[in-house]
Amino acid sequence: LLGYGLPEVRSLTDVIRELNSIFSSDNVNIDLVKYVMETYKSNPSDWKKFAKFDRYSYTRNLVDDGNGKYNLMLLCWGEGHASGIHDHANSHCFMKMLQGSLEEVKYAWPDEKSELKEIGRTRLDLNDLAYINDSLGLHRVANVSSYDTAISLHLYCPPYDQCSVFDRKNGTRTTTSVTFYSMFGKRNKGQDIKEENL
Ligand SMILES: O=C(O)CCSS
Ligand SMILES: [Fe+2]
Repeated sequence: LLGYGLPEVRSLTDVIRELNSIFSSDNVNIDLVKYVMETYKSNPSDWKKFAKFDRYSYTRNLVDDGNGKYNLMLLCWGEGHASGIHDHANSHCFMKMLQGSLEEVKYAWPDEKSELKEIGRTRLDLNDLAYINDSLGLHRVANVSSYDTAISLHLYCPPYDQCSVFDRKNGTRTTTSVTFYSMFGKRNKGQDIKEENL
């Protein structure tokens, strides 16, 4: 432990160890979660075994299921891949850049069936950390590069397997299931893992 009881975070293993300890107590210190996600500096040898890409859509690769308290996953974005406009099912969402860049566009919740209002646009570069939850609005995340891939580390707490996606033009909301392309570095080719991404 460093002074002031702040944990050392020098590898993805350290991140997982600290998250496990933070979430083992009853009231989770979300600022400490932010500190751990912010302090980790991307090291490809930590996470390359989880980095699996798909030609047609970004992939969600589970790294740690946090004993049911959170999901930690690696998202791999091919050139031009983007999520839909989505919410976060009343959970916290931390998104940290491990490689390349992503663009996050934030939207206000639609108050009735109308065109979504853009309220922010941020470019995220290596080691940048973004945070969102439903009280802050919706967002769409995109790898806008046409020649570089991108990889981001996502923490969702509590974990969820469904969220809402929104139509930008008319604000209509649809529930969608989010699935994993791989889990713990393994992709069971035989198993039919539905590739429903946002
Ligand atoms: O597929 C998801 O979980 C959304 C990625 S942007 S937080
Ligand atoms: Fe998101």
